[in-house]
Formats: sequence, structure tokens, C-alpha cells
Amino acid sequence: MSSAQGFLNDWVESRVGLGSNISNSRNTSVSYNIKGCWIPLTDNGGRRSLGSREEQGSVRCRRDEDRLGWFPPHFDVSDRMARLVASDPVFRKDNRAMLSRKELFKNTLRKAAHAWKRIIELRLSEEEASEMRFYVDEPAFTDLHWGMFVPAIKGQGTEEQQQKWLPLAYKMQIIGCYAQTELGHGSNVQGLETTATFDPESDEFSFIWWPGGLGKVSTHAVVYARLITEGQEHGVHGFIVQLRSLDDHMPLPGITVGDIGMKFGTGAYNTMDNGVLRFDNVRIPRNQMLMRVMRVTREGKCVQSNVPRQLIYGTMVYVRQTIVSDASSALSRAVCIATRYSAVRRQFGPQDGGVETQVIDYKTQQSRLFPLLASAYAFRFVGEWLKWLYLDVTQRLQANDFSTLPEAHACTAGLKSLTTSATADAIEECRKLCGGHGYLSSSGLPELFAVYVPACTYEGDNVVLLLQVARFLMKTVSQLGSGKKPVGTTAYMARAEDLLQSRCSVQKAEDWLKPSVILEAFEARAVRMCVACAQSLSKFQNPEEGFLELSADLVEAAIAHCQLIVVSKFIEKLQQDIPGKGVKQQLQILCYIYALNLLHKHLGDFLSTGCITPKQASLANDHLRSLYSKVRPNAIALVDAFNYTDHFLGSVLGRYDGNVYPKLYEEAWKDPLNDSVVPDGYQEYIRPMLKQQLRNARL
Ligand SMILES: CCCCC/C=C\C/C=C\C/C=C\C/C=C\C/C=C\CC/C=C/C(=O)SCCNC(=O)CCNC(=O)[C@H](O)C(C)(C)COP(=O)(O)OP(=O)(O)OC[C@H]1O[C@@H](n2cnc3c(N)ncnc32)[C@H](O)[C@@H]1OP(=O)(O)O
Ligand SMILES: Cc1cc2nc3c(=O)[nH]c(=O)nc-3n(C[C@H](O)[C@H](O)[C@H](O)COP(=O)(O)OP(=O)(O)OC[C@H]3O[C@@H](n4cnc5c(N)ncnc54)[C@H](O)[C@@H]3O)c2cc1C
Repeated sequence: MSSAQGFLNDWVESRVGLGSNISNSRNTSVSYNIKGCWIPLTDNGGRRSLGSREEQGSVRCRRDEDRLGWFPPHFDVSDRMARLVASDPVFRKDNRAMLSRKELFKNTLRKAAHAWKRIIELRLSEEEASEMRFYVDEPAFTDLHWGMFVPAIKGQGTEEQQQKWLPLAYKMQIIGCYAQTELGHGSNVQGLETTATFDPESDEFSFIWWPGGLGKVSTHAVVYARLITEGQEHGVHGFIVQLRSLDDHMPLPGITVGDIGMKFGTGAYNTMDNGVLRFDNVRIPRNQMLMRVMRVTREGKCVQSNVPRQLIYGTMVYVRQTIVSDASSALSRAVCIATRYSAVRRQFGPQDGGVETQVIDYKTQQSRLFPLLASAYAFRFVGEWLKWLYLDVTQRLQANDFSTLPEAHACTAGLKSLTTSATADAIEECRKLCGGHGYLSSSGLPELFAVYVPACTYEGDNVVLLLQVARFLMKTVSQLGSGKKPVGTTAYMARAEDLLQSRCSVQKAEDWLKPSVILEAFEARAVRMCVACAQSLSKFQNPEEGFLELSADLVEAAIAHCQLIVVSKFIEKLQQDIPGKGVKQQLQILCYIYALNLLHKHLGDFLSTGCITPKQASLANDHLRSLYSKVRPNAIALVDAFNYTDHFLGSVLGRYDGNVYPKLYEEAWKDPLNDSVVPDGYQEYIRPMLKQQLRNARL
């Protein structure tokens, strides 16, 4: 899809949407781009002015000149959209924590409407519009419209249904949400209680429903419900349901709809109108059931297509894939703030009155911060790979090849779980890395955490998703002897016999610098944990009972497998040409830090499975420590490479110019409490208290 063409036309005309630019077959090697990254390796080792209070604000890093020849195509789009948003007053960052829910929500509507206006005026491409959404940085109903409603129709609708609904959705003449979760059922989709009963008399369905969705905006929803025809159940399906009038936005008869109320944090995800929806005998035409997987005839007969019924879960696969890239963005943002501030902040140091030490120079700070920096890069690369995997599976599905769907499901579920859990923890760690000031709203970290943390729950609870990965792994292990060769991310299991016996070859710390050594350690750990689980499972008469009993161990095995995927994709990335002086070396160091830090954190797994010895573990740790010193000179450059504007970062601590302290002071005075010198309530509560004490003192 070309960015020169208009966004609107592209989307209306596009049938395949995001899948159009991928042509690799699954077995060819995947080519990566480090999209949107530039790493300015400066002569002074990347320290810039950050770190010296004396120099605050005095040095400006000229970004364009700093770049060393690394312009992946995506970078320009991203950079242009970042600047467009930052320079538009309508997109200014309100102090969201200070706004009432109504103000907050109305502001979001205003920004979303303005974004849409600009998208049309500037004829933005899909990629540009998506970048604009990213930099506007405010969860909104449009995320669900574009991110779930449209993909649900695309993935589960017939050609005819797509032709009818997509043009309306692309032009935003209808606005949709994804209404699947009920009050009582979220993870258990098959357990949904909403029913859609076909009435052959009138050619219509009726619903009862209680969803999470959009409470104030959507005119339509794809609603998931159990299909009942001729008194028989036929599983959960998606149905397009109009909720509100397109004239006056009032709910249609039989529909009760509203917002579910304030959520975690102030500001944060409260810009979103998550909603409650109740159907009371709402009727919709038969052809509003999404029928790519199963068709209901005029007579009420169900006709299964050749498409697997798991495709009904397809929208979740799509969104989980996008969530992995989003994890890298959220994490890189937090790390950018914490790294820059760690270079500014000084505590303790020489006793002779010299300048105090930048906290980034403390090994403890480095050992907490640099693995997070490495993870931000690792998640970016695995996110790019996952995008490829998703596009590949989409193309295959179109050609009626469903063979890679289980792996795509396992990878998207597992990596969504792994990256969101790690990112949520990392944002909180970044807050702590910024000491007391990290707790201030103006650090940007509390709100980032509050906005981000539901990612561990939505689109599938992270533990429930890991259990899906574990099921896939147990199936793979059980087929090992059957001649069915594991492929893709489980290909290493074909070498299970060797990996169960292998001994790590590390003898000195530098041996840990061999990618093959690291890979083999992670593969051996994952195989051994999976095989141990499979052996324990085989002792149960009832496999489902065994699965429940062993679920905590199965989750650990799934994590080991997903970590292996991330490590291996990082290593694959480094086998490619990476332009820019010194860039590859820096990424190599980050790759080792990512892997060796995981090894250190999960030492129990590696030791108890006998993959490495305590001596080798200790050598890995020695080496990890030495790698931190190599990152330190370029730490600022490595976070500048994310190319975040100050507007987007929304953090006084993460300012590009390092001018933290005067700005913190300035920010404090903006608080409404400082509007008056003597606070409201003084006369009523403080003064009488003081007077009382004065009287008591006189007595
Ligand atoms: C202003 C203008 C701007 C313009 C903007 C332009 C562009 C922006 C574009 C887009 C924005 C992009 C993204 C943003 C979008 C959204 C993100 C933001 C917010 C998210 C909001 C949140 C939404 C939600 O939460 S929706 C609800 C999600 N719900 C869940 O995830 C439920 C979790 N539960 C399940 O998935 C399943 O029930 C289960 C746990 C998998 C269990 O399934 P079940 O069938 O009961 O059991 P099993 O027996 O285990 O499985 C049967 C069988 O099926 C296989 N399986 C399961 N799932 C899948 C799957 N997904 N795909 C394929 N196969 C699957 C399973 O392995 C098993 O197979 P087997 O029989 O072979 O073993
Ligand atoms: C901000 C936000 C936005 C959302 N947006 C939407 C939306 O747009 N559309 C929509 O349809 N839904 C939406 N949801 C709902 C979301 O998808 C569900 O909340 C999510 O899938 C988790 O399901 P649940 O709430 O039923 O959790 P539960 O399944 O009730 O989980 C509760 C606990 O039980 C554990 N658990 C559950 N099952 C198992 C098991 N089999 N084995 C072991 N442990 C288990 C979980 O790990 C968790 O610890 C949203 C949720 C949030 C928070």
C-alpha cells in the first residue's frame, strides 16, 4: 500500500489490508528491518549534556546530524507524524490526572475527531494514520473500531458481508466495537451466556448480552454469542449489531448501553468508554452473523465452510500481535525516561567535595536499567518477526492453508503474555529507578503504568494465554516419536534427544559471547522443562486433570519456550546487515545482556534441568557485569534512537535537554492547589484547629 495514495481510498479498496506487502514463503529466511530506530553514536560516548546540572539546557543535540546513515523507510513516516502531532495545539497533552471523567472523555472525542479530520485533509496512508494514532497517545474508541471491529469483519465476514460493511466502517459512517466479554465470562469464550437464536419465521436473531465494549460512542458492535438454531447449539459466532441510531445516537429499542465507570488510575485508560450492554429481545437480520466459518441458511440450517472454526478467534490473534510491538513502545518510553534521568541525577560520591556520582554509573542502577533497555530492543525485533508470521498465516488462510494457525496462535498468545508482563513490571521498575521524582505525575511514569497494565489482562489474561502455549507444546512433545517433524518455533524440539543430553561448553566468561552457546542453553532448558511436564502428565489417567494439577509448571515451561523465541529472533536479527558505524556491536551487546540477564533471573530452571553448572552460571554473571560497562557510554544514544519527542514522552524527568530541576519546579506551580497561597478549607478546618490548640496552651 503506497503512502502517496489517500488513506481513505486505500482502505476502501483494500481487501487484504495489512497483508499486502509480504511475499516470503514461510520456509524462506525472514528479512528484518529495524524500523524507526536510529542510533546516534556520538564522539563523547553518547553522554551529551545529560548528567551535569551546570550544563543543563546548554547543549542541544542536533538530531539529524547525529544520525549515522540509518534510515529505514518507516523512520521518516514515524518522525514526520511525531512532529505533526507535537506541533498541533489540539493534540497538546492535557494534565489528564487533573481532569474530571467527563472532561477527559470529551477531550478524547475532540482529539479523535481532529485526528480523523487531519487524516482526510492530508490524505494520510494507513501507516501514517497508524503512527498518528500512536503519537496522539490517548486510548480511544477509534482503537477498537480500527483494531478490532474492522478486523473482525475482514477475518470472519464473507465477501458479500465485507463489501456491505467495510466501506461504511472505513469512512467512519458507522463506528464499531468488539463486544465479547461478559460480566461472568471473559477468558472462557465458549462459556459465553449470550445467545443468538435464529427465528425462521421472521428471518431474525434475538440476543441477551452483557459485554465489555464501548459505552458511549459505538453505533455498531461485533457481538459474540452462542448460536442456536432449530433448538441446537452451534458454538460462539460474531454478529454485527447496530446499537445506536445513526440520526440521534440514541440506543435502539431493546438495547441498554452505558459506561462501566472509572478504571485504575487517574486519567490513564479512563479516556476509553468501556461499556455495558444489555439486549432484551433485540432482533437482527440473519445475514448479520459473520458467516465465513459457518453459514446459516434461510431455513435455519447450519452449513460449515472449509475454514477452521478457530478463525472465530482470529481477531484476537491479530490484536495480540500488535500488542507485542506496542509493548516495545511502552517499554522503550519508560526506559528512555529512566535512562536520561539516571544520567542527570547525582547522589553521593567523592568525599572531597567533588561532583557527586551520576546514578547511572552505579552498577546496581545499570543492572536494573540496562536489561530493560535490552528488552525494549528485543521486543521490537520479535514484534517485527511476529508481524511477518501473522501476515504469512493470513496469506496462507486465504489460500486455504490452515497448517500454521496453531503455531501462530501459540506465538501470538505466548509473546503477548511474555512481553506485556515484562513491560508492566519494567515500567514500575523505571519509576523506582527515578527515585522519589518517579512518583510524581510529571515524571510521566505513573500514568504510563496505569494505561499500560491492563494489557496483561485484555486480549486474554496472561496466565490463560501461557496455558494455551503449554497445550501446544505438550501436543508437539507428544508427537515427537510419531514422525511428525516439529517446524517453525518448535523446530528445536526435533533435536530433543540431543538437547536432553547436551552439556554446556562454557569454560571461561567470554565463551558466553557465542550465540550458539546461548541458543543451545535456552533450547535445552525449554526442551527439558517441556519433556519433564509431558512425563508428569503421562502419569495421570485423565490428561485434563493432569493439566490442571501441573498448570503452574506448564506455565513455567511455556515461559521458557517464549523466552527462547525472543532470544533466537534477536540473534537472527544480528545475522543480517545492519548499517551504521558501531550499531551492530551495540545491538550485539544488548542481545547478550537480554539473554544473560534472563539466564541469571531464571537460574533455577537452568541449574535444576542440568543445562549449565553453577560455575558456568557464575561466569555468565561475571560477563553480564562487564557488558554493562560497554553499554554505559552509549546508553543515552541508545534511548535517543527511539526518537521520542518531548511531547510524546510527556515527562519532565525524560526531557531531551536534561533540564530537569527547573522544569520540575515550574511544573509544581501549575498544580491547582498552588492557585492560592492559603488553601481552600483553611478558615473552615485549619484555623479552628490552630486556635483550639492556642486556647489549650493558654489553659
Ligand atoms: C483517529 C483515526 C486513527 C486511525 C487509526 C489507524 C489505525 C489504528 C489501527 C489499529 C489499532 C491497533 C490496535 C489496537 C487495538 C486494540 C488494542 C487495544 C485495546 C484492547 C482492548 C481489549 C479487547 C479485548 O480484550 S477483546 C476480548 C479478548 N478476549 C480474550 O482474549 C479471551 C481469551 N480466551 C480465549 O482466547 C479462548 O477462549 C481460549 C483461552 C483460547 C480458550 O478457548 P476454548 O475454545 O475454550 O478452548 P481450547 O479447547 O483451549 O481451544 C480450542 C482449540 O482452539 C485453539 N485456539 C484457541 N484460541 C485460538 C486462536 N486465537 N487462534 C487459533 N486457534 C485457537 C486451541 O489451540 C485449541 O486447538 P486444538 O483443539 O488444536 O488444541
Ligand atoms: C481495559 C480493558 C479493556 C477491555 N476491552 C475489551 C473489549 O474491547 N472487548 C471485550 O470483549 N473485552 C474487553 N475486555 C475484557 C478482557 O478481554 C477480559 O477481562 C480478559 O479476557 C480476561 O478475562 P476475565 O476478566 O474473564 O478474567 P478471568 O478469566 O476471570 O481471570 C481471573 C483470574 O483467573 C485466572 N484464570 C482464569 N481461567 C483460568 C484457567 N483456566 N486456569 C488458570 N487460571 C485461570 C486468571 O489467570 C486470573 O488470574 C477488556 C478488559 C480490560 C481490563
